[in-house]
Amino acid sequence: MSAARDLPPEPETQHPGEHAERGARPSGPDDEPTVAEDAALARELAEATGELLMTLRDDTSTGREREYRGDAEAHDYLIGALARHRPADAVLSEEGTQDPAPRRGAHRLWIIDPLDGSSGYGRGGDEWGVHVALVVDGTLVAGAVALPARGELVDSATVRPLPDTPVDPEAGLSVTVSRSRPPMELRRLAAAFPVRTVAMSAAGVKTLAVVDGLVDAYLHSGGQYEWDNAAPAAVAEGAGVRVTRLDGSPLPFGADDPYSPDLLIARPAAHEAILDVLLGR
Ligand SMILES: Nc1ncnc2c1ncn2[C@@H]1O[C@H](COP(=O)(O)O)[C@@H](OP(=O)(O)O)[C@H]1O
Ligand SMILES: [Mg+2]
Repeated sequence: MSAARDLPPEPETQHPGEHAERGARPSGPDDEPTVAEDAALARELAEATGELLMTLRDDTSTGREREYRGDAEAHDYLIGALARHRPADAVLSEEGTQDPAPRRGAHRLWIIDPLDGSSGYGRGGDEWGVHVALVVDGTLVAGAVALPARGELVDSATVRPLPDTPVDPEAGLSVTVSRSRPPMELRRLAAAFPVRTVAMSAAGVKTLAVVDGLVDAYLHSGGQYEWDNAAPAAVAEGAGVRVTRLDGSPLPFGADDPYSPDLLIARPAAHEAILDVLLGR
Protein backbone atom coordinates (compact mmCIF):
# COMPACT_ATOMS: atom_id res chain seq x y z
CA MET A 1 0.00 0.00 0.00
CA SER A 2 1.40 3.45 -0.90
CA ALA A 3 2.04 6.13 1.74
CA ALA A 4 -0.62 8.35 0.14
CA ARG A 5 -3.24 5.64 0.68
CA ASP A 6 -2.49 5.60 4.42
CA LEU A 7 -3.30 9.29 4.83
CA PRO A 8 -6.73 10.25 6.19
CA PRO A 9 -9.11 11.59 3.50
CA GLU A 10 -9.02 15.34 2.80
CA PRO A 11 -11.77 17.26 4.64
CA GLU A 12 -14.75 18.13 2.42
CA THR A 13 -14.79 21.71 1.22
CA GLN A 14 -18.07 21.56 -0.68
CA HIS A 15 -20.51 24.44 -0.52
CA PRO A 16 -24.23 24.24 -1.26
CA GLY A 17 -23.96 25.10 -4.96
CA GLU A 18 -21.27 22.48 -5.49
CA HIS A 19 -23.23 19.39 -4.50
CA ALA A 20 -23.50 17.24 -7.61
CA GLU A 21 -26.94 16.26 -6.45
CA ARG A 22 -28.68 18.99 -4.52
CA GLY A 23 -30.19 16.42 -2.17
CA ALA A 24 -27.00 14.45 -1.52
CA ARG A 25 -26.01 13.62 2.05
CA PRO A 26 -22.70 15.44 2.78
CA SER A 27 -21.33 12.92 5.29
CA GLY A 28 -22.38 10.90 8.31
CA PRO A 29 -24.61 7.86 8.86
CA ASP A 30 -27.33 6.81 6.40
CA ASP A 31 -30.17 7.68 8.75
CA GLU A 32 -29.12 11.35 8.78
CA PRO A 33 -31.35 13.82 6.93
CA THR A 34 -30.35 14.60 3.34
CA VAL A 35 -29.23 18.09 2.34
CA ALA A 36 -32.60 18.60 0.61
CA GLU A 37 -34.43 17.68 3.83
CA ASP A 38 -32.25 20.04 5.87
CA ALA A 39 -32.77 22.86 3.35
CA ALA A 40 -36.52 22.26 3.49
CA LEU A 41 -36.44 22.39 7.29
CA ALA A 42 -34.39 25.61 7.20
CA ARG A 43 -37.00 27.12 4.89
CA GLU A 44 -39.93 25.95 7.03
CA LEU A 45 -38.36 27.37 10.21
CA ALA A 46 -37.38 30.69 8.60
CA GLU A 47 -40.92 31.07 7.28
CA ALA A 48 -42.57 30.24 10.60
CA THR A 49 -40.24 32.58 12.52
CA GLY A 50 -41.02 35.32 9.99
CA GLU A 51 -44.75 34.87 10.59
CA LEU A 52 -44.19 35.12 14.34
CA LEU A 53 -42.19 38.34 13.84
CA MET A 54 -44.84 39.87 11.57
CA THR A 55 -47.52 39.25 14.21
CA LEU A 56 -45.29 40.66 16.96
CA ARG A 57 -44.48 43.72 14.82
CA ASP A 58 -48.18 44.44 14.31
CA ASP A 59 -48.95 43.95 18.03
CA THR A 60 -46.22 46.25 19.39
CA SER A 61 -45.39 49.91 18.97
CA THR A 62 -42.32 51.19 17.14
CA GLY A 63 -39.02 51.23 19.05
CA ARG A 64 -36.46 49.37 21.13
CA GLU A 65 -39.01 47.30 23.04
CA ARG A 66 -40.22 45.79 19.74
CA GLU A 67 -36.64 45.16 18.67
CA TYR A 68 -35.70 43.37 21.92
CA ARG A 69 -38.86 41.28 21.96
CA GLY A 70 -38.39 40.38 18.29
CA ASP A 71 -34.82 39.17 18.93
CA ALA A 72 -35.79 37.19 22.04
CA GLU A 73 -39.04 35.62 20.83
CA ALA A 74 -37.65 34.63 17.41
CA HIS A 75 -34.62 33.05 19.14
CA ASP A 76 -36.77 31.11 21.62
CA TYR A 77 -39.01 29.84 18.84
CA LEU A 78 -36.11 28.67 16.64
CA ILE A 79 -34.22 27.02 19.50
CA GLY A 80 -37.37 25.12 20.50
CA ALA A 81 -38.14 24.07 16.92
CA LEU A 82 -34.57 22.86 16.26
CA ALA A 83 -34.58 20.92 19.54
CA ARG A 84 -37.76 19.14 18.38
CA HIS A 85 -36.74 18.50 14.75
CA ARG A 86 -32.98 17.92 15.15
CA PRO A 87 -32.40 17.12 18.86
CA ALA A 88 -28.83 15.85 18.37
CA ASP A 89 -27.58 18.96 16.54
CA ALA A 90 -25.69 21.94 18.01
CA VAL A 91 -26.86 25.53 17.52
CA LEU A 92 -25.07 28.88 17.28
CA SER A 93 -27.50 31.80 17.56
CA GLU A 94 -26.85 35.53 17.69
CA GLU A 95 -29.06 35.64 20.77
CA GLY A 96 -27.66 32.50 22.42
CA THR A 97 -24.67 31.84 24.63
CA GLN A 98 -21.32 32.82 23.18
CA ASP A 99 -19.57 29.99 25.06
CA PRO A 100 -18.11 27.78 22.28
CA ALA A 101 -17.81 24.64 24.47
CA PRO A 102 -21.26 23.12 23.73
CA ARG A 103 -20.79 23.41 19.94
CA ARG A 104 -17.06 22.75 19.65
CA GLY A 105 -16.39 19.82 17.28
CA ALA A 106 -20.12 19.34 16.55
CA HIS A 107 -20.75 17.18 13.47
CA ARG A 108 -23.90 19.19 12.64
CA LEU A 109 -24.17 22.86 13.63
CA TRP A 110 -27.14 25.12 12.89
CA ILE A 111 -26.15 28.80 12.61
CA ILE A 112 -29.13 31.11 13.07
CA ASP A 113 -29.80 34.81 13.15
CA PRO A 114 -33.37 34.92 14.46
CA LEU A 115 -33.73 38.59 13.48
CA ASP A 116 -31.15 40.18 11.19
CA GLY A 117 -31.61 43.93 10.82
CA SER A 118 -33.31 44.26 14.21
CA SER A 119 -33.13 48.07 14.36
CA GLY A 120 -35.02 48.29 11.04
CA TYR A 121 -37.57 45.85 12.45
CA GLY A 122 -37.96 48.02 15.53
CA ARG A 123 -38.62 51.05 13.31
CA GLY A 124 -41.25 49.16 11.33
CA GLY A 125 -39.40 49.04 8.01
CA ASP A 126 -39.08 46.07 5.67
CA GLU A 127 -35.27 45.58 5.65
CA TRP A 128 -34.98 42.70 8.12
CA GLY A 129 -34.95 38.94 7.89
CA VAL A 130 -34.60 35.50 9.46
CA HIS A 131 -31.52 33.33 8.76
CA VAL A 132 -31.32 29.55 9.28
CA ALA A 133 -28.23 27.63 8.04
CA LEU A 134 -26.61 24.24 8.61
CA VAL A 135 -22.88 23.50 8.73
CA VAL A 136 -21.76 19.83 8.62
CA ASP A 137 -18.17 19.12 9.66
CA GLY A 138 -17.25 22.76 9.03
CA THR A 139 -18.87 22.91 5.57
CA LEU A 140 -21.91 25.07 4.86
CA VAL A 141 -24.47 22.69 3.31
CA ALA A 142 -27.91 24.31 3.52
CA GLY A 143 -29.67 27.51 4.45
CA ALA A 144 -32.77 29.65 4.09
CA VAL A 145 -33.45 33.38 4.30
CA ALA A 146 -36.89 34.88 4.90
CA LEU A 147 -37.63 38.57 4.35
CA PRO A 148 -41.16 38.46 5.75
CA ALA A 149 -42.07 42.14 5.31
CA ARG A 150 -41.14 41.80 1.61
CA GLY A 151 -42.82 38.42 1.12
CA GLU A 152 -39.51 36.76 0.12
CA LEU A 153 -38.48 33.25 1.17
CA VAL A 154 -35.60 31.32 -0.43
CA ASP A 155 -33.57 28.22 0.40
CA SER A 156 -30.28 26.88 -0.91
CA ALA A 157 -31.77 23.75 -2.51
CA THR A 158 -34.56 25.35 -4.55
CA VAL A 159 -33.31 28.90 -5.23
CA ARG A 160 -33.37 29.89 -8.91
CA PRO A 161 -29.88 29.86 -10.52
CA LEU A 162 -28.70 33.38 -11.41
CA PRO A 163 -27.44 33.79 -14.99
CA ASP A 164 -24.02 35.48 -15.27
CA THR A 165 -22.95 38.04 -17.90
CA PRO A 166 -19.53 39.58 -18.63
CA VAL A 167 -18.67 42.85 -16.87
CA ASP A 168 -18.77 45.92 -19.12
CA PRO A 169 -15.94 48.17 -17.84
CA GLU A 170 -17.65 51.26 -19.31
CA ALA A 171 -20.95 50.60 -17.52
CA GLY A 172 -19.25 49.41 -14.30
CA LEU A 173 -20.95 47.57 -11.45
CA SER A 174 -23.70 48.08 -8.90
CA VAL A 175 -22.62 47.19 -5.36
CA THR A 176 -24.88 47.00 -2.31
CA VAL A 177 -23.32 47.96 1.02
CA SER A 178 -24.29 48.48 4.65
CA ARG A 179 -26.37 51.59 5.14
CA SER A 180 -24.65 52.41 8.45
CA ARG A 181 -21.17 50.94 7.82
CA PRO A 182 -20.17 51.25 4.14
CA PRO A 183 -16.83 49.56 3.33
CA MET A 184 -13.73 51.67 2.70
CA GLU A 185 -12.83 49.43 -0.29
CA LEU A 186 -15.49 51.25 -2.36
CA ARG A 187 -13.03 54.04 -3.10
CA ARG A 188 -10.53 51.65 -4.70
CA LEU A 189 -13.27 50.08 -6.81
CA ALA A 190 -14.56 53.47 -7.94
CA ALA A 191 -11.03 54.40 -9.08
CA ALA A 192 -11.02 51.34 -11.39
CA PHE A 193 -14.51 51.49 -12.96
CA PRO A 194 -17.88 53.25 -12.46
CA VAL A 195 -19.57 51.99 -9.27
CA ARG A 196 -23.21 52.51 -8.42
CA THR A 197 -23.49 52.15 -4.64
CA VAL A 198 -26.81 50.92 -3.25
CA ALA A 199 -27.14 51.22 0.54
CA MET A 200 -29.40 48.67 2.24
CA SER A 201 -29.81 47.33 5.78
CA ALA A 202 -29.53 43.65 6.80
CA ALA A 203 -27.21 41.02 5.31
CA GLY A 204 -30.07 38.87 3.96
CA VAL A 205 -31.65 41.84 2.18
CA LYS A 206 -28.37 42.71 0.46
CA THR A 207 -27.61 39.08 -0.45
CA LEU A 208 -31.03 38.52 -1.98
CA ALA A 209 -30.58 41.71 -4.02
CA VAL A 210 -27.59 39.94 -5.64
CA VAL A 211 -29.39 36.58 -5.94
CA ASP A 212 -32.40 38.32 -7.54
CA GLY A 213 -30.10 40.07 -10.05
CA LEU A 214 -30.96 43.59 -8.79
CA VAL A 215 -27.29 44.41 -8.11
CA ASP A 216 -24.00 42.80 -9.13
CA ALA A 217 -22.37 42.47 -5.71
CA TYR A 218 -22.61 42.80 -1.92
CA LEU A 219 -19.38 43.94 -0.30
CA HIS A 220 -18.81 44.27 3.46
CA SER A 221 -15.74 44.95 5.60
CA GLY A 222 -15.16 46.05 9.17
CA GLY A 223 -16.71 42.96 10.72
CA GLN A 224 -19.75 40.75 10.96
CA TYR A 225 -20.56 37.40 12.58
CA GLU A 226 -21.20 33.92 11.21
CA TRP A 227 -24.94 34.22 11.97
CA ASP A 228 -25.11 37.35 9.79
CA ASN A 229 -23.81 35.62 6.67
CA ALA A 230 -24.18 31.80 6.97
CA ALA A 231 -27.73 31.47 5.60
CA PRO A 232 -27.26 34.27 3.02
CA ALA A 233 -24.05 32.57 1.83
CA ALA A 234 -25.80 29.19 1.53
CA VAL A 235 -28.62 30.66 -0.56
CA ALA A 236 -26.19 32.65 -2.73
CA GLU A 237 -24.03 29.58 -3.43
CA GLY A 238 -27.16 27.58 -4.22
CA ALA A 239 -27.92 30.17 -6.93
CA GLY A 240 -24.38 29.95 -8.38
CA VAL A 241 -23.33 33.27 -6.82
CA ARG A 242 -19.76 33.39 -5.45
CA VAL A 243 -19.10 33.94 -1.75
CA THR A 244 -15.62 34.65 -0.35
CA ARG A 245 -13.72 36.93 1.97
CA LEU A 246 -12.10 40.00 0.38
CA ASP A 247 -8.81 38.10 0.01
CA GLY A 248 -10.61 35.43 -2.03
CA SER A 249 -10.53 32.77 0.73
CA PRO A 250 -13.68 30.92 1.89
CA LEU A 251 -15.81 32.39 4.69
CA PRO A 252 -15.12 30.65 8.01
CA PHE A 253 -17.95 28.64 9.61
CA GLY A 254 -18.03 26.75 12.89
CA ALA A 255 -14.98 28.41 14.47
CA ASP A 256 -14.82 28.96 18.23
CA ASP A 257 -14.89 32.70 17.56
CA PRO A 258 -17.85 33.43 15.26
CA TYR A 259 -16.34 36.75 14.09
CA SER A 260 -16.36 37.05 10.28
CA PRO A 261 -14.14 39.94 9.12
CA ASP A 262 -15.36 40.74 5.59
CA LEU A 263 -17.13 39.29 2.57
CA LEU A 264 -17.83 39.59 -1.14
CA ILE A 265 -21.02 38.01 -2.51
CA ALA A 266 -21.26 38.52 -6.26
CA ARG A 267 -22.20 36.88 -9.53
CA PRO A 268 -19.07 35.17 -10.91
CA ALA A 269 -17.91 37.79 -13.47
CA ALA A 270 -18.46 40.66 -11.03
CA HIS A 271 -16.75 38.72 -8.25
CA GLU A 272 -13.66 38.26 -10.41
CA ALA A 273 -13.61 41.90 -11.56
CA ILE A 274 -13.85 43.16 -7.97
CA LEU A 275 -11.19 40.80 -6.61
CA ASP A 276 -8.91 41.79 -9.51
CA VAL A 277 -9.02 45.37 -8.21
CA LEU A 278 -8.83 44.55 -4.48
CA LEU A 279 -5.96 42.07 -4.92
CA GLY A 280 -4.14 44.18 -7.55
CA ARG A 281 -4.25 41.28 -10.06
N1 LIG B 1 -18.72 46.29 11.78
C1 LIG B 1 -19.59 45.40 12.24
N2 LIG B 1 -19.36 44.70 13.37
C2 LIG B 1 -20.24 43.79 13.83
N3 LIG B 1 -21.42 43.47 13.21
C3 LIG B 1 -21.70 44.13 12.09
C4 LIG B 1 -20.82 45.12 11.52
N4 LIG B 1 -21.36 45.58 10.38
C5 LIG B 1 -22.53 44.93 10.25
N5 LIG B 1 -22.75 44.05 11.25
C6 LIG B 1 -23.92 43.19 11.45
O1 LIG B 1 -24.30 42.64 10.20
C7 LIG B 1 -25.72 42.69 10.05
C8 LIG B 1 -26.03 43.51 8.81
O2 LIG B 1 -25.58 44.82 9.03
P1 LIG B 1 -25.84 46.00 8.00
O3 LIG B 1 -27.32 46.18 7.93
O4 LIG B 1 -25.14 47.19 8.55
O5 LIG B 1 -25.27 45.52 6.71
C9 LIG B 1 -26.29 43.32 11.33
O6 LIG B 1 -26.76 42.25 12.13
P2 LIG B 1 -27.97 42.42 13.22
O7 LIG B 1 -28.99 43.33 12.66
O8 LIG B 1 -28.44 41.00 13.35
O9 LIG B 1 -27.31 42.93 14.44
C10 LIG B 1 -25.09 44.03 11.91
O10 LIG B 1 -25.10 44.09 13.32
MG1 LIG C 1 -27.47 39.82 12.01
